[in-house]
Amino acid sequence: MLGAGSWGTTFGKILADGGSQVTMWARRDDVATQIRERHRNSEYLPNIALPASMTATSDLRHAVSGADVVFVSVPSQTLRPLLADVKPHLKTTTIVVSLMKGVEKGTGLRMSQVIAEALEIAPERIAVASGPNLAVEIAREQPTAAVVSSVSLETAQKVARRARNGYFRSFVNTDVTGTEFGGVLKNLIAVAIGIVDGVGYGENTKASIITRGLVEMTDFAVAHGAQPETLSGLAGLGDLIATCQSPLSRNNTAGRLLGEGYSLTAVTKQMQQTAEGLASVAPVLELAKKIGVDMPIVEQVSRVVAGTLEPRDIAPHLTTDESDTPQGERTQDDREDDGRGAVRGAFKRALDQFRNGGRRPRRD
Ligand SMILES: NC(=O)c1ccc[n+]([C@@H]2O[C@H](COP(=O)([O-])OP(=O)(O)OC[C@H]3O[C@@H](n4cnc5c(N)ncnc54)[C@H](O)[C@@H]3O)[C@@H](O)[C@H]2O)c1
Ligand SMILES: O=P(O)(O)OC[C@H](O)CO
Repeated sequence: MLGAGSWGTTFGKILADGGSQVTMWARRDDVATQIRERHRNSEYLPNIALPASMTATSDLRHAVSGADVVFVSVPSQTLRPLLADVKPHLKTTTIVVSLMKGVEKGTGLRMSQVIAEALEIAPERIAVASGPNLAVEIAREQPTAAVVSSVSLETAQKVARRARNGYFRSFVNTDVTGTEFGGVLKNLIAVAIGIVDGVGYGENTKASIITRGLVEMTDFAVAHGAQPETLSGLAGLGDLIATCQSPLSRNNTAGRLLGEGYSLTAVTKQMQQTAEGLASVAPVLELAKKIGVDMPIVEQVSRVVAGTLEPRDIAPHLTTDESDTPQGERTQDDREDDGRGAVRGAFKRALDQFRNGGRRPRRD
């Protein structure tokens, strides 16, 4: 396991509790020593006892060489330089699994794409794991599910079998794009939710943003080739719910501080851990522009982050500016109604029935 922060350590525990022999790699020798000798990582997971079978090192070569599967959980923007050091020590059969939820600044690449490019390995040797996975809850062994995805179903299954134990269940799919973008995009919506929370807006605002956020996530991911079902599964809606409603979420917390009026510099200084959403805003908007997808929520988050929009003015779900909409095209607001006509008809009939004292209304 490369990365001994909160998620890397927690996922290492999941694997060890599932019966795998896990070696953690930590950048800092004191963290590796504490995990190896005291079975603790008190900085990232206070009061959590780690499995005795789990070992740790700060020697990258020792961690990687001989490993059947290498999991990576470092901040997304640091992945590429780390992989350059990993490459010489990797076996030709090793599977590499990304646990990260960001895109690379500058290239806009997803983490699995960075892995393929930097390590020059085939996509069949790469998997990603994602889902509603707040590390601290899982470290306390609260029952949780996730998705492991690879273009090779066999690879996904191999990894999922290892990432399974009495409190953690991994499902599989082959939609790597949808699974990864689900994790990236929910962070941005969680920042938006944090902002409105910080301002003091209530549940209606948040529910509107979460719901419209899911539309925005799905449009973006599907335009990049993802399956829409993935976005309504654990890696999309599931993670969106967990991250938007939990004070444990760093993205949500970063948003809340912005909403309370702190500047981005002050927020980043206060955060001891990784809030990927802050780094993903710009590359996601660039990708959205390239592919022609509207992202009013991410757009407004980006303006609050840049300090050009007052947090109290954030209301991305009200955006109805159609001036950029080509004639004949519909805005997202129109699209919400798609297919709902039938539901409205049924709803009206049920209401009429209720008003008629249980008798079915006549359909003239
Ligand atoms: N924490 C969670 O609940 C959670 C859950 C699911 C996914 N994730 C994702 O996992 C990834 C890692 O997040 P985290 O929560 O473990 O972050 P973290 O901030 O807790 O830990 C990051 C780790 O990476 C190390 N690191 C920092 N810079 C590095 C560099 N230049 N080279 C090598 N290592 C470096 C740090 O020392 C630390 O051990 C993120 O993409 C995050 O979105 C986190
Ligand atoms: O703490 P966050 O905001 O990085 O969220 C953690 C996980 O991604 C939740 O699934």
